[in-house]
Amino acid sequence: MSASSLLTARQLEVSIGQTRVVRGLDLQLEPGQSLGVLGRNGSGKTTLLRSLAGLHRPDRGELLLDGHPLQTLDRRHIARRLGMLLQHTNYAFEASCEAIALIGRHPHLGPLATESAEDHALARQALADVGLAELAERSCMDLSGGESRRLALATLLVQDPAIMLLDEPTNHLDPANQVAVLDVVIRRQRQSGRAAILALHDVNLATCYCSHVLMLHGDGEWRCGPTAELLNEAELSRLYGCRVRRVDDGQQQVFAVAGAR
Ligand SMILES: Nc1ncnc2c1ncn2[C@@H]1O[C@H](COP(=O)(O)OP(=O)(O)OP(=O)(O)O)[C@@H](O)[C@H]1O
Repeated sequence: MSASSLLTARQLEVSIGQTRVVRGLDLQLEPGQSLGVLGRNGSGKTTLLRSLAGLHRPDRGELLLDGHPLQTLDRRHIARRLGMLLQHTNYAFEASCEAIALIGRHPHLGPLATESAEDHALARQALADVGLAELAERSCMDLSGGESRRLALATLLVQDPAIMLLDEPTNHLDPANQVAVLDVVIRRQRQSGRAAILALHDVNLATCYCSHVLMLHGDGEWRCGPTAELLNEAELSRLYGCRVRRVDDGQQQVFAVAGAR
């Protein structure tokens, strides 16, 4: 294990129901890395992210956060180091968008402390970063799907963990907002000592934004490595079970679905 690793998995085995998610996963997440998790529907991307967050117990193996076994750390400490954007955003009660974003400060506040003016400023900044500055006073119940998604991301930005786990962060977003949101995530991840893991269905976004990728084959098999080495027609066609072609116009290469194998 390198001394700087933020998150380390050693010989990790994760399963859920009938699905073997990973067998013998060895992973080191280093500062500056953005790791894209790719795989078919049901291959276990969400379950793996939940395991890395300490929310789903692995069958075997070790998980270390900053070199310490994850299960020995208390949740408040974990929440200051690691935060997760869930796949679905549902708000169950009325609160302003600013109040929801402020929830991200909770792991950083003492038990009886209330949010300071500085905390409110952080929440307003995060809302601005995701393009929701105008909606700070709006109820979270009155947002569109894409706005709800961006509010959840703002809350994570306010939490400001060293490791961001993002489960399909571009769900519900139009193409311009997909790029805007990933720009915000990657800008934050590139700040010193930070890293991100993103479950994605869009291979081309992974090509643009991820330094590394982890492919889950849905039967415990996995492949992990630098994006430029691992993302190719053969690997992607096998991963998704359909023919994927690489198209290069001289400026950019994109992967396109070419139909059945
Ligand atoms: N609590 C549970 N009990 C049993 N099986 C479950 C449970 N939760 C999820 N599963 C199953 O485990 C498998 C992996 O689910 P998971 O949500 O991790 O996959 P995913 O790769 O994130 O899928 P998607 O791309 O569709 O979001 C799926 O087949 C799912 O139906």
